[in-house]
Amino acid sequence: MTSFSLNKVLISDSVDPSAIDILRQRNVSTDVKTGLSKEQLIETIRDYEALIVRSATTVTADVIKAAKHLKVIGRAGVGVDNIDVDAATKQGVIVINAPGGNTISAAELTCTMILSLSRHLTQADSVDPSAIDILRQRNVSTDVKTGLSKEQLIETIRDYEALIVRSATTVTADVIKAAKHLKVIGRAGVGVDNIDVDAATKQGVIVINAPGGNTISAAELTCTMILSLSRHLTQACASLKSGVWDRKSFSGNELLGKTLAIVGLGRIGREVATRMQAFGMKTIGFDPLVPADVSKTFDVESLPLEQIWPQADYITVHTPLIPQTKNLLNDTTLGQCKKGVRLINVARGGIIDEEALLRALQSGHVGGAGLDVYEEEPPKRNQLLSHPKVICTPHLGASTAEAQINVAKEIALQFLDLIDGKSVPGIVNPSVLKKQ
Ligand SMILES: O=C(O)[C@H](O)COP(=O)(O)O
Repeated sequence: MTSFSLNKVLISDSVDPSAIDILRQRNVSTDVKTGLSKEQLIETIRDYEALIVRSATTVTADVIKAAKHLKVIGRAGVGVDNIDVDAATKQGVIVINAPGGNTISAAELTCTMILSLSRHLTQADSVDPSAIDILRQRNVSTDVKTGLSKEQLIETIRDYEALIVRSATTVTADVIKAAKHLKVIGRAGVGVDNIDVDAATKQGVIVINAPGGNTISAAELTCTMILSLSRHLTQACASLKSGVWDRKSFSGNELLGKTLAIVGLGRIGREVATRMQAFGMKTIGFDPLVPADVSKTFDVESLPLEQIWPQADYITVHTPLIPQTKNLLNDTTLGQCKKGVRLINVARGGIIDEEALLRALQSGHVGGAGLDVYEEEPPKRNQLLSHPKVICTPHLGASTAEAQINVAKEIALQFLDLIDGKSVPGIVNPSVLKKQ
């Protein structure tokens, strides 16, 4: 292999400073001149022996011809379609690229796109028709009435023995009191915080949920958020759609080697862990109900919360909203986190204190947040949602075709099991059955 000396290198695109450091440490004089027009590049290149570019600089035959001293063109990246390699070859100029350096970033962005494309809104608060089919096949008369006001629900519910809801219908004590014939409320989903379970229990009404049906969808949306935060996907997309070609502002970080903290290691937390491990993330976590030897089986290192905060690059929460988890991420705990930490909440609004989050985003301590759920839904804190480092979706964790079929079937089949006197896995208030 021929060896040669290089005395003057021009870098004409924004290339990481580590290239300059390496060259300067070997006393190679290196200048950075970005944003040159073709004419300026032709003028500038005359004195240089080497040129380093990314894809923004087009190295045409004219440029190469003008570069009388040029020995090598280095492409800090893979594609050399912006370099006239034939012209370089004819002039004896070597062209080299960096074939492996951005493999992980490109692969991760592809996965981010795949995940982002998979998440569109299905119909809000409507339950998949498979539930109706299952019930009607057993001659259970089933009506669908969505979008009812509280008063309309109170009026309507009087005649019914069972009610199926998602999270948009709030089943208050008034509603339950009015429902004289009500025997069972089915939540086609997991969280029952929109149902007054105490009032239901007092009135002998069974509440059941569909604990497993939307696990994968919630986990996948969490992964979508993590990936989108790492690559500024939604912001870059909005910027380009507005007509701006800005590559600099949206440079991201690889997930490989970063630490993901998962607070809540139930069904969803575990699925998130195994998926993000595939990206080479280290997974740590906390769940008072999951012992360390159990979390080890899915490669999550169990740690106390005070050790989690300073280690995590990303924190995702997968707990219910209960007194112990309300405002778990607050001014104090956020203050213990690494600068630039990114937070994801696809679980329940209120686990992250929204005001504290906004303050931490404004100060730059928190580097980004992916939010699907809010203290109040629809959310009123527009300052938080409109913060440039926040990506947000309107409670879409379970809004996939698959999850909706799963939860609808899970609820309808549990209704049939109740009719048949069988036990059901999703019963939220088992004490009601004991009374009967
Ligand atoms: O608790 C749940 O199951 C999720 O938050 C999904 O709620 P949804 O059924 O209203 O989409």
